[in-house]
Parts: sequence; C-alpha cells; structure tokens
Amino acid sequence: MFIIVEDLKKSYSAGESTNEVLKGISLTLEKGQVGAILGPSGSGKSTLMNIIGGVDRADSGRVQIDGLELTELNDDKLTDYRRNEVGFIFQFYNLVPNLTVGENIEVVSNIAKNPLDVDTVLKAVGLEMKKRSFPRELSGGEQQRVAIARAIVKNPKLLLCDEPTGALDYETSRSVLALLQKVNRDFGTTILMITHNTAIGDMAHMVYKLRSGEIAETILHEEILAAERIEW
Ligand SMILES: Nc1ncnc2c1ncn2[C@@H]1O[C@H](COP(=O)(O)OP(=O)(O)OP(=O)(O)O)[C@@H](O)[C@H]1O
Repeated sequence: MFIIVEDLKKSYSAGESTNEVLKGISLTLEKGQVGAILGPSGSGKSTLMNIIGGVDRADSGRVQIDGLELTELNDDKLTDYRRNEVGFIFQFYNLVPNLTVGENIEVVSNIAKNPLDVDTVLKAVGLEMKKRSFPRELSGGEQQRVAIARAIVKNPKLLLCDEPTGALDYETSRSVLALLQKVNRDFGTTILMITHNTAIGDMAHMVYKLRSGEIAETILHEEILAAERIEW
C-alpha cells in the first residue's frame, strides 16, 4: 500500500477551547491510483492533506508513504520528504510573476533530486509554445497547467492537489482534470486530490468522504471515468 493513514488525530487549541479537527482518520491508497477527499468546508480536508504532505504534524496516529513512516521523521527528514517526494498544486497557482513559464519550472527542477526534463514536462502539459511567456500573459487554465508542470518536474512520488479546479470555469476545469489523469497514467504518479465537487470523485479510484474530522464513507471505484466525461 502506498499511503497508509491510521487513526490520525489533530486538534488546535485557542485559549481554553480545543478544536478537534481530525478525530481518528484511517485510509489507504495504492501506488499509481487517484484518491479524492470530499467534504464540506471545515471538515479537515486541508489539515489531513498537510499532514500527508509533511507540511504539518499530527498529534497521534500514523502516516506511512511508500514505506516511509512520516510520523517518526525528525524535522530535517520531513523537509527532505516534502521537497523531494511530494508535488503540490493549489487552487491559486502560486507562480512567481516576474519569472517566465520556463523559469518558474526551472527554479524547482534546479533544486530537485531527480528532476524530469523541463521541455518534456512543458510538452506534457501542452505549453511548449509558452515557455517564454509570463504568468500574467496566460489564462487561468494555462497558469494551472504551469503549476502542474512545476509540481511534476521534480518527479514526485505523490501529487497533492488542493481544489485544483476551484478557480476555473467548467470547460477549463475538465481539461485540467484530464491533464491530471494523464499525469497519473503517463508518469504513474499517485494523486491525492481535495475537492468540494462530488462529480470529480468519479475519476478517482478511491473516494474518502470527510465529515467533521471523520471519514463518513469510503468508496472504491472498480472503474473510473475519463475526466472529459465528468459532468456537473
Ligand atoms: N493553523 C490552524 N490553527 C487553528 N485552527 C485551524 C488551523 N488550520 C485549520 N484550522 C481549523 O481546522 C478546521 C478544519 O480546517 P481545514 O482547512 O482542514 O478544513 P477544510 O475541509 O480543508 O475546509 P475548506 O474546504 O474550507 O478549505 C477549521 O475549523 C479550521 O478553522
């Protein structure tokens, strides 16, 4: 199993009160699969993903990624894991505005341990013609494609996407989802995605429904839908 999360708990305290955000989450995902975390605002999706991505730590429980016990790593080793093994994609693309598309990707590939070739990645996301453009010269969908290129150029084992289509219109969302599906297929990258949109769950092998810090339901899809066929 590629991802094993076991009885994960996390609370935030503010003064006297404690907010129990994750109340014992358990889930698994196989290598090369797509998982989708669904749930309403405040249910703990980002908190869970931040712990899986090594950005944050749990209070108790266990996270194992490809045999690596995250919960046992010291801070330096956790940083190595986050830097070398995980690609992040967010709702807002977080590109560096005064760098070109190519440079935005190069800043990541330059410090990566096993980077992919920048031009190969640009081609994979269909933006080889935009290498010298600046982010402001691109549409939202194109900027998200650059963000995907930047995330995959370091050849991560795991791609974490937090509402990757949250800022995009319907058609653009579907093309970005299709690209993520292609990355999953062509590079074998395991993908874990947060979404509000239940329809997106149809392109995931595993769907985890979160409610108030608990997994209310886990759905296993024997067959997944091509992103182009998802409707909402
Ligand atoms: N650093 C923090 N300090 C205190 N409370 C936090 C912190 N991060 C998250 N929370 C709280 O944890 C709860 C879950 O937040 P989280 O961001 O994980 O939810 P979410 O499901 O991702 O929501 P959304 O869909 O709105 O992004 C919320 O009540 C939030 O206020």
